[in-house]
Amino acid sequence: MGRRALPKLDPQLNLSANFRTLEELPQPWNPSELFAMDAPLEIEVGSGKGLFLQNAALTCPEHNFLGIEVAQKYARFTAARLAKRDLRNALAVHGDGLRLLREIVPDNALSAVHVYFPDPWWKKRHHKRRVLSEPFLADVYRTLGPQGKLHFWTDVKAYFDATLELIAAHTDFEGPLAVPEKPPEHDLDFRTHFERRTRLNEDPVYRAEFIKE
Ligand SMILES: C[S@@+](CC[C@H](N)C(=O)[O-])C[C@H]1O[C@@H](n2cnc3c(N)ncnc32)[C@H](O)[C@@H]1O
Repeated sequence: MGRRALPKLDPQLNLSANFRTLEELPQPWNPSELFAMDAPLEIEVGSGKGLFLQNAALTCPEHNFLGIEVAQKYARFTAARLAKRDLRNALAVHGDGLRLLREIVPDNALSAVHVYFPDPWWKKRHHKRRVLSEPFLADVYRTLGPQGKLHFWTDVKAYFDATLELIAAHTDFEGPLAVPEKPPEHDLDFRTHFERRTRLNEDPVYRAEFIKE
């Protein structure tokens, strides 16, 4: 992200309940080792500074949330904001979200996958670096349980349209279902930091939700 420097983390903060690397995740997969309670699991790929994880964990305490982020400093920053609030149903993981789904998460294990404002990789020759590719979407479909949801938001219309075409051509998802925009009730009442930035700039946000039948 082209972004401001992050504030320094409090070295006294204990991140042990809220931070793992991809390599530290249990194999074979066992989320009971990661969270305080067994609950439906939602994964966010590219969790950035963790606003979604924080808000989701607070407003939906009956679910567990795992955010995976390839930039270590963002993953640790997210873990710190979760630890400060003592959120035991949310975990920040440092690593590649594509590998997490491809190599670690088994079939039908998730209740939702969230991808918000993925890096657009504008040049055509770089499109293969996009997170939302055909193999990743196949893994999303495979790892979601029945009625599991994929949430995808972006500010890049061309990426949005191309992804909707991929989903229609290569998966059996029901959708896209429309997602209404809601007015924020306070300064951090946005799905993610990138949604906040886009909305404050008065640029459009494209949102879609898909359900595995
Ligand atoms: C444009 S930012 C959006 C962050 C956040 N979702 C938001 O909306 O504020 C995209 C994020 O995805 C992360 N990312 C890119 N590829 C990834 C991957 N394969 N696995 C995990 N994170 C990834 C980047 O490091 C970056 O933090």
